[in-house]
Amino acid sequence: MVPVIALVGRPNVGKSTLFNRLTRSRDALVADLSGLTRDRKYGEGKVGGARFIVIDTGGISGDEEGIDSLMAKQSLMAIEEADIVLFLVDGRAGLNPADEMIADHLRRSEKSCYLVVNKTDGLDPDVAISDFFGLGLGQPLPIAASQNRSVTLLIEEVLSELPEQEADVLPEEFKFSTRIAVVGRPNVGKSTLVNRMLGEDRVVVFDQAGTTRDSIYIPYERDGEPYILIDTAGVRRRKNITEAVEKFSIIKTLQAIEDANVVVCVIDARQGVTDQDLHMLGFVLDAGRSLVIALNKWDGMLEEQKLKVKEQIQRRLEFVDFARFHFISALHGSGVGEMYRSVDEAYVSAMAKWPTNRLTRLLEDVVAEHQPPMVNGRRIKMRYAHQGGSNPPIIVVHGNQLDNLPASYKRYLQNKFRQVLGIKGTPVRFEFRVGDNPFEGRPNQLTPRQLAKKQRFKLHVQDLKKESKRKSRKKK
Ligand SMILES: Nc1nc2c(ncn2[C@@H]2O[C@H](COP(=O)(O)OP(=O)(O)OP(=O)(O)O)[C@@H](O)[C@H]2O)c(=O)[nH]1
Ligand SMILES: Nc1nc2c(ncn2[C@@H]2O[C@H](COP(=O)(O)OP(=O)(O)OP(=O)(O)O)[C@@H](O)[C@H]2O)c(=O)[nH]1
Repeated sequence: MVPVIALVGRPNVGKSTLFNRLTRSRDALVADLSGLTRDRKYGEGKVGGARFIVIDTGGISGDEEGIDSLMAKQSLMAIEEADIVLFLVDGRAGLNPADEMIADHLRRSEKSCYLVVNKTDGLDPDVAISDFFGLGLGQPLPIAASQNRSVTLLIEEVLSELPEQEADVLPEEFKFSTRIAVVGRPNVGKSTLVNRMLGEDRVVVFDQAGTTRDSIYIPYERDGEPYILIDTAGVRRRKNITEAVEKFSIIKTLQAIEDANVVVCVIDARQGVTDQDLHMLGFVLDAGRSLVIALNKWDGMLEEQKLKVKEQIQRRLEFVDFARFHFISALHGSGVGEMYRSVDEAYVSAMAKWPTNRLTRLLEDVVAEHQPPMVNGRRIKMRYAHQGGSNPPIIVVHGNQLDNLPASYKRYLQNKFRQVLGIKGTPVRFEFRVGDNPFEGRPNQLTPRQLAKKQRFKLHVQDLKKESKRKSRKKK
């Protein structure tokens, strides 16, 4: 599962600034799923090649007294669910009594927690952090979120200390399975659907495939094809369907989406499409996952109700019109077999590989059919296209003046590529790069200067850690 990083700290220390630095999407998913407070934000983070989920916990006000009221319940829950907690303090304001209360709580929790001193720009980092050793949370790490200073290094450092992921220890034959996440609001019928998907005649579930019964990964075969169901609902751990194991967890849902190839988003047709459904779909789209939408509980609905839902889909779900919609009854099993066909189709599209010459030829054809506009008397030129990734497919286009390419032309490109390459059920991303060399500007390639800087920071952190270990030994 992708790791979850929670940002905690009192107001104004720079949590939102750091959050915005770390998340790709400018509009964070503001969680009002399952009635959580609106001020807690979730986002998909990406630094270098690593992906993670960031939560800006908000909710901690320094004005209240006592740790219970100080840390709103939501923040505590976020800390519980996170793999890593970044506790932010303000290097300019210095130590504050509220910091001590938060630190006190974090010290008692078992979480892997890092003390991050923000706003150290223009300060001597060693002086800025000196105030905070007393919090007893180990080595304070200096950053300046608004300047983007040491932010990447910080994240790389904390992620590198996480233990191995469960997915990495799955047996070899399941490494290339279609990974399916079934997500949706509480009570829409996820568990019923998961049981139905696993309980089909043609399905063989492997209990002995190297995963424990507690594993959230359920490997199985259907018609000889390997699949893995990501079981966030704890279906397998329940003795029967009605026994709820865990309450709805938005973090688990987001992790499952990140972890999947294909997301089956379950919507309760009887309730219609709700705002919460839209939020969840928005996250699937941001994550670039392929998508199948299941309108569940279609059994026993009146004709006029059905019409109303279909009309609502057209109106509210246009932004995910690349996905296939299925009207199903998880309870009776109707429509589930066809849904598998869409899952397979979406997987194939999400993982497809196209050679550079095919994409470049297609680009030439598309441009010949409809030229991009002139800008400042010069025509926008597109020269090469190559594939920059899969799940979601990324098409990288190289040319001149691409910054000026109008949105309508981008849509045209996108539609044409979808149509000709037969891409179904997955979002497609286009990246535009100026310059002729198709291999220029690849991600993950650090310049020598960046490499040196990274090395220096690592050494710095190592030194600081040694120092704090030495100090704590001395204390004992
Ligand atoms: N000098 C400096 N200012 C910063 C830095 N990071 C954030 N700030 C400023 O600190 C102020 C508060 O930042 P926010 O990101 O809103 O803080 P927050 O912790 O999210 O605050 P709440 O939303 O109230 O919880 C803003 O004016 C930021 O511009 C930094 O690295 N250096
Ligand atoms: N009529 C009808 N009821 C259904 C269908 N699918 C599920 N239900 C019922 O809806 C209720 C909720 O189903 P669950 O499968 O527990 O829903 P869930 O999404 O897993 O719920 P949480 O575990 O709370 O997130 C149960 O009473 C199911 O019997 C369906 O296709 N038709």
